[in-house]
Amino acid sequence: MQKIFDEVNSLDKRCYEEFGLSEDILMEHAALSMQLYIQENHSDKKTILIACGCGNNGADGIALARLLHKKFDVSLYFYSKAKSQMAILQEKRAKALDIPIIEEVIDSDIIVDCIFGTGLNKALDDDAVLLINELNSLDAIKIACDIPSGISFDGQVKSVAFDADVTITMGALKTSLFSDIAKDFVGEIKVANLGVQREIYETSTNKYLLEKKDLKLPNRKKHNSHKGSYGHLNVVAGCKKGAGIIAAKAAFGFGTGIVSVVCHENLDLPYHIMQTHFISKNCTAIAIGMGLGNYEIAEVQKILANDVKKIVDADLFYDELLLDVLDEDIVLTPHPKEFCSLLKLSNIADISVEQLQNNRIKYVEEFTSKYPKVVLLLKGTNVIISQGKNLYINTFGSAVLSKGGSGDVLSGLVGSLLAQGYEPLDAAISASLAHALAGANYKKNDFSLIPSDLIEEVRRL
Ligand SMILES: NC(=O)C1=CN([C@@H]2O[C@H](COP(=O)(O)OP(=O)(O)OC[C@H]3O[C@@H](n4cnc5c(N)ncnc54)[C@H](OP(=O)(O)O)[C@@H]3O)[C@@H](O)[C@H]2O)[C@@H](O)CC1
Ligand SMILES: [K+]
Repeated sequence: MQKIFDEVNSLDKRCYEEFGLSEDILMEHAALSMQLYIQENHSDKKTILIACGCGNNGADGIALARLLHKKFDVSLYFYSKAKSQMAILQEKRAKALDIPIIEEVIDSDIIVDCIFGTGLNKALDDDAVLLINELNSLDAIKIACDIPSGISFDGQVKSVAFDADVTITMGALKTSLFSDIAKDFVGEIKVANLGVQREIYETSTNKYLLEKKDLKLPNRKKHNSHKGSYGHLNVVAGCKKGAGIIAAKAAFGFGTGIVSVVCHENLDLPYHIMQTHFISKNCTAIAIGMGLGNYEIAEVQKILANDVKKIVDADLFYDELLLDVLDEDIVLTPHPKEFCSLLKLSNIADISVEQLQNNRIKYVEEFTSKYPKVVLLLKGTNVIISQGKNLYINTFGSAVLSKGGSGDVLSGLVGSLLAQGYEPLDAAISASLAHALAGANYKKNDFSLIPSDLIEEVRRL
């Protein structure tokens, strides 16, 4: 996993104060990283337009223009007059080299957005909106310097943002790049080295970006084993039985030795999935909530009182019953609307889905600081997983997964790993990665995935 930071000003300051690196040195490295990226990936292109603002993001762009000048046909466009000391200095250097400055945006092979970086501190005015829309409308390779202009420090996009193919972010990953809203603007994210290796530049953090290598698939290294060695998951099926059956199938395909669906009515299940009317004595984990509907309260209470690991999903997020188990290390997997209900039930906040989506991390942190044992997995295009103070982001998901039944597969995967003995946080992380990567591996197209396809892809990981 890679570290993510809410802000990097303090990290830049540490470079000046502890390592004797000036702002000028850091900025040269920022510009050099963008130069190398462009030369290594787009040496066949000719024209580059660099749009600059008045602060140090703009200064990065002017420095980049100097580095690329003559190798490419570079033009500088100033959205506003240089204001920061570094922008004024970089402009002087650029002018000494006669780098072309243009008054109107022109078609170019590559556009580099250096209008606003981490200093965006107010709403975009009409001119900025016009400019960003104009840049977005051009058919060019689009590179954002540090962060696409228009995305604020907390990851919100109020009106518009630069629509980047790649964002070259300076020094370290920033939280703002990983909001759900930002996902459609940031493109591929690369980190520029600012003069020292990242491991030196970075300090400690509580936020991490998950990588493929963080997926820990179940394994069967011991041959002297039997089905009981790989756990017994009970999936509680309520009135919408399909949800529980999908979860059960996913769990079985992900390695659980025995999977039983708990249901009072007789179900038509695949032969390898068992049915039980009550929680099995030897079950090692319970999945409950998906499709639960109006289950009898006393029975749900009894199920939740079982001393085994649990994953809770869907309908239970609307029920106060859940409050009784929030002092346990259970896994909760709400989608945004369900999480709003949970926030309300737990007296943390009474907010709309939109308010949540604009502040996903804030509300996750409020919830997990009130209930530090719970592992919360907040669904979204960038899934957030958190326990206590630590927070992990899974960015591998895509719109392929935006389908009924995908969430039931996820619950089954979490339940499967819990039943096989994973700790709740590890189960949530690996299940979420398996789910998203399986979705990404589905190559037919981006609209036709059904739960059984997803389970098939999980089985191929
Ligand atoms: N520090 C370092 O060592 C390094 C820094 N680096 C680079 O610096 C960038 C941060 O630079 P920055 O702090 O100067 O902020 P930046 O984003 O350029 O803009 C601030 C200016 O914009 C203005 N403004 C804000 N919002 C506005 C709006 N809506 N509409 C209009 N104007 C608006 C704001 O106005 P003011 O607050 O002055 O009124 C201010 O003048 C960072 O992203 C990275 O690229 C790298 O080189 C690595 C080394
Ligand atoms: K930018």
